[in-house]
Amino acid sequence: MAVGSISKPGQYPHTAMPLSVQDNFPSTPGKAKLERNGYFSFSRISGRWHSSTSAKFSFWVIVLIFLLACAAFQLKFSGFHTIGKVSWLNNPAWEKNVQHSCHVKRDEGLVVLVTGAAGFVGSHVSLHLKKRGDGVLGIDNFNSYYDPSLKTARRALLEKHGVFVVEGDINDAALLQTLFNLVPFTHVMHLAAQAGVRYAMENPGSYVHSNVAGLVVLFEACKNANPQPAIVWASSSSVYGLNRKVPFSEFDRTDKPASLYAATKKAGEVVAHTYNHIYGLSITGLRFFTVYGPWGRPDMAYFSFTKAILEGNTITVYQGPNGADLARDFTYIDDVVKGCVASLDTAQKSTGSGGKKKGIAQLRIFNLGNTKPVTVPDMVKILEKNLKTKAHMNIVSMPRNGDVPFTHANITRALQELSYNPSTDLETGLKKFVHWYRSYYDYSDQSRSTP
Ligand SMILES: O=C(O)[C@H]1O[C@H](OP(=O)(O)OP(=O)(O)OC[C@H]2O[C@@H](n3ccc(=O)[nH]c3=O)[C@H](O)[C@@H]2O)[C@H](O)[C@@H](O)[C@H]1O
Repeated sequence: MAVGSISKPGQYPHTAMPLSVQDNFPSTPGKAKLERNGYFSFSRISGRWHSSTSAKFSFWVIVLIFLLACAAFQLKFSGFHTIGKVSWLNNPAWEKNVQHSCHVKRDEGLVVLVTGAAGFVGSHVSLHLKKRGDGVLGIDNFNSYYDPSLKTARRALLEKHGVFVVEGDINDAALLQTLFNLVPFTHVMHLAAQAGVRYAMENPGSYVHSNVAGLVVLFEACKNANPQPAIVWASSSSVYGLNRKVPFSEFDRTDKPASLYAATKKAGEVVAHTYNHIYGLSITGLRFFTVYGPWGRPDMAYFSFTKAILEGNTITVYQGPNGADLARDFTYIDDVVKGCVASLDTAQKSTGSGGKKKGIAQLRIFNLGNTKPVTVPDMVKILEKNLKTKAHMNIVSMPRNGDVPFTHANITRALQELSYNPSTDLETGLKKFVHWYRSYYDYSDQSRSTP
């Protein structure tokens, strides 16, 4: 299935909310003068008014304008919203889709709102939950950080399996409230975020908008909901920043983020503490370590390298100080999904109701890594083997763009509490990714056609 070309990071700039609104009205209202002797002067108009046909016509024009003004007023103050092309206020068909998607088909099944459901991890988790009989509703804003056609393709897959994805933003408090009024969610799997470490230098506002402001709007909705859901959300390995102690443990300090992305994820962890402390929300944060696999993110290195190698283009490989190779604890999507689902299954209930805390609630943080870091050049070698093509490499010193030299997860805690035990090595995982890539972009082993 060919679905158009993959974007480079930043090719689809995110349109963040403007910080100020331009005033388009004349700066000196009331300056327009009534022309007494002109064609449209009052006397001319009043003269015409006496003609009965014109009078009737004018009367109905005025009535029409009045009715339109009333309708506009009503819409403005009744909170009417339009998402994409679908209006969700008082839309019975839309409400039916929402409720049908949340239908539980197993005993003790969960009812989960998945944010970022058309994203990489969100689509995999949603499918897994739906397949085992949980009620699942997705929400995604389908932004253009990377090729949105991949997101719509993921949505099509989800809808084929009975998961409805609402097109909307987590910053839309009215939409979230409508969803919580319609459905008593037991859990929220919060995966909507502005991802990418290096793009934060191009569009810092989008990180604050999604990862901080959006998180707060979501927590507010959860805190006000009755029942309050338990929340599991995606933090990041990047919070370890310039940590030199390996492997990275949840007990290590995380106060030296190297990128704005990392800083907003760390801010999210701190905000989570506050909502747990004040309102009794049960919250579990998951620090993902460079998650990869089929249906992945085109902005990530393994994905963009695959595209470049197949097209015969040069890839840029960063190197650390003194020529040291960079390394990542690449973690396969199926392992991460298991960690997410185990977090949902072991989450205790939130203790608050009506926006008031009734007791101490669970607050957890887990590393979801693979514990076997691989250098970037070794990752490229695995791709070359699977693609049967040699990569053209340009090796450059790591620019000051928020990158960290290596990541390595200690997963003892996740193993103990979630039985999280990743089982896919990079060799196996990339083989599955390349297989998916070839089939999705219509690249047979022989074919060299451009996706
Ligand atoms: O674990 C996380 O929390 C994060 O993981 C991911 O970030 P990273 O680990 O930086 O992954 P990724 O971009 O694939 O770069 C991989 C390696 O390739 C190197 N790299 C990258 C690009 C390039 O052109 N050249 C290069 O050498 C690069 O220097 C790096 O060493 C997610 O994107 C992020 O959203 C977040 O979830």
